[in-house]
Amino acid sequence: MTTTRTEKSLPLPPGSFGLPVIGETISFLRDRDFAKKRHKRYGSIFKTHLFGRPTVMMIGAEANRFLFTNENQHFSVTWPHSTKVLLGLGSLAMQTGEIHQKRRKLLSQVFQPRALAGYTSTMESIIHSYLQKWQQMGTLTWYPELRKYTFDVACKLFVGTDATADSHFGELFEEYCQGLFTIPVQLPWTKFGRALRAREQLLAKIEEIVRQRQQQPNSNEDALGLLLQARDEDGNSLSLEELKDQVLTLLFAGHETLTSAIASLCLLLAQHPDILATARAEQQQLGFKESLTLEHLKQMNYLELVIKEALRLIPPVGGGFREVIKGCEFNQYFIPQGWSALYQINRTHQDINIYTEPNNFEPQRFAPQKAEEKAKPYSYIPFGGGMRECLGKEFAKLEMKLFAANLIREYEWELVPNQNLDMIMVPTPHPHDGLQVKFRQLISISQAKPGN
Ligand code: HEM
Repeated sequence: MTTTRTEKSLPLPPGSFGLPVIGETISFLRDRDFAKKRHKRYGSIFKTHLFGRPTVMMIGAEANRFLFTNENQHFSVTWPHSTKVLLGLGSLAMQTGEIHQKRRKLLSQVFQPRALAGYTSTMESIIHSYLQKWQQMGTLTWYPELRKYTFDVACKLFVGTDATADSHFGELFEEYCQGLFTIPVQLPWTKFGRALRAREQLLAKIEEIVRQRQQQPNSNEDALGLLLQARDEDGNSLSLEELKDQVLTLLFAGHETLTSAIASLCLLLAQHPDILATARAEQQQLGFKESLTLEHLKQMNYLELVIKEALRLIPPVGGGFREVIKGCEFNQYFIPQGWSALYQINRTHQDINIYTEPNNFEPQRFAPQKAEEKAKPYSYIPFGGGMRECLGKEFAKLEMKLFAANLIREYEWELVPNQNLDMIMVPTPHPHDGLQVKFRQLISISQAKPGN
């Protein structure tokens, strides 16, 4: 496929490239309404200049469809330079073409239904220990605690280690995540410089874990066990360098986005007591106790809608970058080869042509009789779409549901007054003051327990 003369004669999308070199990168990183303002001004496709490249932002279900179905024809994955360097060339999120397909197939073993079923009891016991800890704390800043919880789960299930035994590991990850979307100035005091140093230390720790595991008998109990045994279609195992990048990606992707998703869910439930009450009534009606299975979780229909709506209203990932590998036409505009393209999850989920009153938290919009997201394909994309759709989607949904079911069944929480709940959007949305709550066991439950 080549770019035709007619395509080249089409106009470029409207918009501004901003300042020389840095373009509009600073506003993109700092202004949470960056896309909204330009969407209003220029429409659903516009040009800008981000992370050193001319970029076209494409908004809406139709644009998502165009981008996801033209993967590897017009578009190929790319990330800002800071993200590329910090993820590493061996990360699935960076790989393209045949190698991407092979590695995706290999890594997807970690997220097969049978593997997921095996994760639930470990997840649940970590959930219980945190719920009890927070009850004892009484008043807490929840976001950093939720981060510790999701990181514990990721470490246990992906590499078989106990994160609580090494708090430095978690701190390094925090430093690492802070540098992912930054201007890549490598100095000891810049976010990028510090993140790069954290990456080196994280890789050294991962190598230590891998070498220890290589001395032990094979195990299928966690992702690392599967990766160490895995052979691709040509019978090759992963090189140590690639293995380290892949494990780093799983640990990062497996907790950063989930922390944001769970924190948003807890915030929205605290702000909507009627919805929390309905979700709690469902739990009471189902009457399940400990050791929830995938079958139990499937029956929690209302909770499913609540989680789906939280991921629509505050999607942890705002969008995804692609490189235009072959110029093309979209909506009567020419998109030149060499530009970046950015699809928009946030703006798609706010589209008034798809969602009625999109700013409202309204789980029933996804009930089968309404199913607003079904009006057009690619209207609901918290996990992206097409051949690069999130690999951990089912794992993420499982962890969110298991956590929420245990939380709302036995505990209650209220927001501490006078805190700043404005969202910081980078690297993933989280409340400015870290979500301060008063946390306690539900009165009916504590009264039912002997000795209370
Ligand atoms: C609520 C939680 C999560 C959300 C919202 C989320 C969202 C996304 C999105 C939007 C993409 C596509 C990016 C693109 O189009 O370039 C993606 C890719 C990916 N996600 Fe997730 N994710 C979540 C949790 C997880 C978890 C738990 C894992 C597992 C460890 C994971 C692993 C990955 C990987 C490896 C990719 C790259 C896939 C590829 O390029 O083929 N994610 N995620």
